[in-house]
Amino acid sequence: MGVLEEKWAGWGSVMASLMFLWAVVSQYFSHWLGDYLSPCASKLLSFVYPYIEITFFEFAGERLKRSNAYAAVESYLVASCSATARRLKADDGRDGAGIVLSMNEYEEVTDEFAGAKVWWSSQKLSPKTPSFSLYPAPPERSFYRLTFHRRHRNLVTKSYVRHVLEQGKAIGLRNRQRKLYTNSSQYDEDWRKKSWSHVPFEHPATFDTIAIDPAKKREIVEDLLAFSRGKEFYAHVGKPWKRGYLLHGPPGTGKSTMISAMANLLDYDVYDLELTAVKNNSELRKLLLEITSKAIIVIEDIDCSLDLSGKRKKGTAAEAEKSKEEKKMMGREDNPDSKVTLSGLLNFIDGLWSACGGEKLIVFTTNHVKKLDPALIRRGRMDMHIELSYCDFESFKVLAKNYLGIEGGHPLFDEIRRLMEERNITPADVAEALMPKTMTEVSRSVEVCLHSLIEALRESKLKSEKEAGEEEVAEEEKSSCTKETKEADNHTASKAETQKEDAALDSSS
Ligand SMILES: Nc1ncnc2c1ncn2[C@@H]1O[C@H](COP(=O)(O)OP(=O)(O)OP(=O)(O)O)[C@@H](O)[C@H]1O
Ligand SMILES: [Mg+2]
Repeated sequence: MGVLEEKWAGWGSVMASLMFLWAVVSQYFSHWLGDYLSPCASKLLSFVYPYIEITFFEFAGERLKRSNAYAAVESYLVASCSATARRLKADDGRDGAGIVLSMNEYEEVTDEFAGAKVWWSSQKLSPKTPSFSLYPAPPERSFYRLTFHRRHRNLVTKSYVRHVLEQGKAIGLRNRQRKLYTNSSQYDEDWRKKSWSHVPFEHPATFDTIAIDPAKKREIVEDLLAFSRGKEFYAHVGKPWKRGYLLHGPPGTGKSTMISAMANLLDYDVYDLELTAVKNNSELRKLLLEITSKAIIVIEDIDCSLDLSGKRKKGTAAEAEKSKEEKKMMGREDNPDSKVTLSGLLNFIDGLWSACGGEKLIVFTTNHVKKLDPALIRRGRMDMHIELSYCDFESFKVLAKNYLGIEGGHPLFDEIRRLMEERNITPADVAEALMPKTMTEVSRSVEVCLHSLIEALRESKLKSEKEAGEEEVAEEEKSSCTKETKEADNHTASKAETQKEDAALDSSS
């Protein structure tokens, strides 16, 4: 054996002895070590590593909501990283125009601010879990880490971080692809139930294309714009920055179209909430918390989603099956155990939690406003009640302009006006009649379309007939409701009676 090998063998045994000694010492004197050695160790560390780190977690602490600071940093880095980062993530740009590049996980970029150099890295923290567990592992925690030299401490903590948050927020708003969300029953890759799934919001309706009374349209647009500019006002009067709209009227009068026009006017996201798929009030609250600012929360056909006692409304079996299939395709099936109550919904609209997130509209639509509980739609909850009704001549002119390009008038307009005064036709039916049937002979197509509208008007019911029919339907629904309630009451009473008898039998035996 050479001298060198002998030396190495000697070192090896010395190292092994030292490690054994360290293990014994740290086991028996860990308190002493912690108290006296840690400060020395941190001094030594700061001497050899003079850098400071700030961490921005996506979900900080016990918070249920995504951190705004994390979102702002993410957007800020989108703008600053694409030139230097090597591994980038690509996402759809606003309105499908191009792509937006952002920093991938475990990537690092540098930034400079007032002569100071800083480093950003994107990382994930895996939670400690037992090697075998029946429960799904808790999700990883994403975060951004900002590192800088300690001599820039004041500059970074006082100015740079503020600059990043402000810039990031502005960039986020600029790049934001508006989204249409739906509450889903799907699971993410960590087997956590996803609250919302989304697609890009692409509905083209605007207040220019919507056909309603011009004065009413102006009033709605002014109200919406005043709301969106009203941050200080709401803070001043001590109200959460939110507003409720109830859109009611017969089918095909433009309620859903108006929601899209609202979203396009204010540049808001749309959260289409399917109440029947929500398990209970606390799930409803969780959904609310995940809604970001600048959002319209929509509950369509509110009368069909929930009745006063929170029971589901019954339709025909075929209707129920059809809607079940549709919801399944969209990944949001009805939950038969849903226990969302009216009080849960009222809390959702204007309870303490409703102020979270800020700047949001809540819109209910219904075909039967009279069926709704007055508490649900009282002013303050549903601040503005908008009735959308059958098409009148003024609204028709808007549709004629949109669909056929008729600006002034047309020889057939007088006939159409006369028929519209005595008959009810929905804007949806008018729109359908005015759809050009051939794109080649446009001038003939105008005649054809107007004649087809006249035909549709002649076939539609007279106003008086329609009103009588509606009253009849309402009466029928009311009596079937009473019957259902009575049957339910009888069923409950007989069940209670049986339980009583069973209990009496048990106690006697
Ligand atoms: N006021 C309107 N202005 C312009 N188009 C309209 C209007 N009302 C209805 N339409 C047209 O009719 C179609 C159906 O309208 P929409 O879905 O908005 O009706 P709705 O009131 O939501 O009906 P439902 O109560 O059945 O949900 C739309 O695609 C739109 O083209
Ligand atoms: Mg609708």
